Amino acid sequence: MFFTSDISCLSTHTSSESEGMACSTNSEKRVKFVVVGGGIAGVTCAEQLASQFTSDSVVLLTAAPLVKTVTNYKRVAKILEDFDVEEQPSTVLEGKYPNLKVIQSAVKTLQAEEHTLHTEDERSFHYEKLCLCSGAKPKLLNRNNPHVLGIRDTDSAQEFQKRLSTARRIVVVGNGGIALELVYEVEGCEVIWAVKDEAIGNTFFDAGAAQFLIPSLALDKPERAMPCKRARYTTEPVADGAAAGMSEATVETGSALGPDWHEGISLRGAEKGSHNVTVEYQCGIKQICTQQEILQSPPGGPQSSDAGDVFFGGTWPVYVQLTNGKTYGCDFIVSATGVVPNTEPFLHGNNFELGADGGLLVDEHMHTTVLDVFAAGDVCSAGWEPSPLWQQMRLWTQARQMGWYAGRCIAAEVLEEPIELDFCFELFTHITKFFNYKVVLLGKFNAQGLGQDHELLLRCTKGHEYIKVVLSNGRMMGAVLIGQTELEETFENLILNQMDLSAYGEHLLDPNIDIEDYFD
Ligand SMILES: Cc1cc2nc3c(=O)[nH]c(=O)nc-3n(C[C@H](O)[C@H](O)[C@H](O)COP(=O)(O)OP(=O)(O)OC[C@H]3O[C@@H](n4cnc5c(N)ncnc54)[C@H](O)[C@@H]3O)c2cc1C
Ligand SMILES: NC(=O)C1=CN([C@@H]2O[C@H](COP(=O)(O)OP(=O)(O)OC[C@H]3O[C@@H](n4cnc5c(N)ncnc54)[C@H](OP(=O)(O)O)[C@@H]3O)[C@@H](O)[C@H]2O)C=CC1
Repeated sequence: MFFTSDISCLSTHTSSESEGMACSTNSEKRVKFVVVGGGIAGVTCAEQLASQFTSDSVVLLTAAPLVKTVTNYKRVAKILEDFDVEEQPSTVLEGKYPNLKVIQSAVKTLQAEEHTLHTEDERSFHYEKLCLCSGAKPKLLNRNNPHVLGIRDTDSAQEFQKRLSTARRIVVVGNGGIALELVYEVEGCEVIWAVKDEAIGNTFFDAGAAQFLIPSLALDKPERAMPCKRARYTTEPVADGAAAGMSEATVETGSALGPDWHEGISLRGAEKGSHNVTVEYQCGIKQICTQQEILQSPPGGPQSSDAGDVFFGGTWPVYVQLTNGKTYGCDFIVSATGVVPNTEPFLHGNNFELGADGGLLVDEHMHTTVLDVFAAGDVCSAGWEPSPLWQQMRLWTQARQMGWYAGRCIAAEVLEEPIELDFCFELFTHITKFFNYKVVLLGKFNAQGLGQDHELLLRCTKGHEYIKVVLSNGRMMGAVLIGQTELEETFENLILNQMDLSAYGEHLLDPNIDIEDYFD
């Protein structure tokens, strides 16, 4: 149970907390396990520890007022999984695990050599084992410009919604998950979508899949067949100033949004109508400027695609000069340009090694390079030799899998038991929805790292399904399944068992062959 023998509470916060506890120093609580972060990785790790060590205390420290929990978990195939994520008050979690205590306070400093953490509200914790699950934050184009927004948590989503409601035109920059979701979900507002690449959705798709999806942007968004049964994320108004998008002044403390985050909120601009998206390919942002700066541009400067607005009276709060020479005035800019691991404030004074992407480097046991400190989810960089069919991507699924596995690794270390890298890291799997299509990604779905040493098989029925299989030496290495293909389980098996499929050639995707019966 929490606050019993193994947690020595010497905090001066409440007398009830202090009762019957031995002290280590005057203001320090001794806890067996501390997990930092109330996102999906931290919560899963804390649950794993709390259920495995029922007579030891687990403290979950989080900067956000609500915690994220996995609900409706479904195993779709051996590894492929699907689940919902809900924000819940910490009491729900504490109700499930009596030895788990959630404390809402951001960690201010970590003194790893002393095994001590200090929080913003002046509490101190001495841990035996620590797991850092502090997530990531948006890598914004410009953190100081109030016209540039990022979307990460419920506060920033709410700010986006508020600004959108009066907007006539926005510019979305980036070509990954958030941009794909936004350009499809936003209605009643012109969207200029600036992508660096030749095709949309480069973090998830190749040009073929992009070609399949892009017509959806020219159609009206279908009415949702069934309204969302319940809001999964809070949309309560927040205090003024607390939701300032993701500019520098913003308190970046919330957990990341996730599947269907936009279902509970209206993403409608000031105009009538549905989609109105213009994609500007192969360009980035040259400059973000005011109207005055635009007017002062030297002759022969940036060409304007909407010169009427820019140069003849129309005014916009902000102007975006693209590297393709066009300039757009808009209400605001969404920077959907990826994330950086949230390693602050843990790095200061500690010897964490970082991965190439700036995450806390972890080995195959989710151990960082610092004694007794583990990490999981968006904050970490997988430092082990990955399976040829797996790669790290900062997604819900991996946050859950890593949090769960980190909990098991911590337990194994405490119990001095051996543990092998979990099977879920054998194969990359992701199930999601883009442009109202179910999307399943398996293995090396974009032939990542395969160089020229691969061939592709494709099957596409416009408006219905897009199937791409990546083969190398006759073995299936990856697949993209868009639409209700029902092939995920069979393909997952074929990728995992690495069966030689050379003999089947293109028949592998022959719509007249029931491939499921064939291989099951
Ligand atoms: C808009 C959006 C849509 C997304 N959609 C999908 C999707 O459809 N599918 C998918 O798979 N993935 C999606 N993702 C990605 C997914 O949400 C993340 O990969 C995942 O949530 C990461 O979980 P995490 O627990 O590692 O981090 P987070 O959820 O970011 O949680 C980090 C936690 O750490 C806490 N914290 C941070 N610093 C401190 C500190 N100093 N002290 C104490 N606590 C701290 C925060 O309060 C938070 O509770 C989406 C992300 C965004 C932003
Ligand atoms: N349904 C899902 O699975 C969803 C998942 N997510 C996850 O949430 C996280 C945040 O999403 P998101 O921000 O979209 O991140 P992503 O990593 O998915 O995409 C970032 C995109 O921005 C591009 N980019 C980076 N820097 C610049 C720049 N300076 N100018 C122009 N383009 C740039 C990247 O290009 P390049 O790759 O060439 O650097 C990439 O196309 C990600 O981990 C993502 O996977 C988010 C929404 C939905």
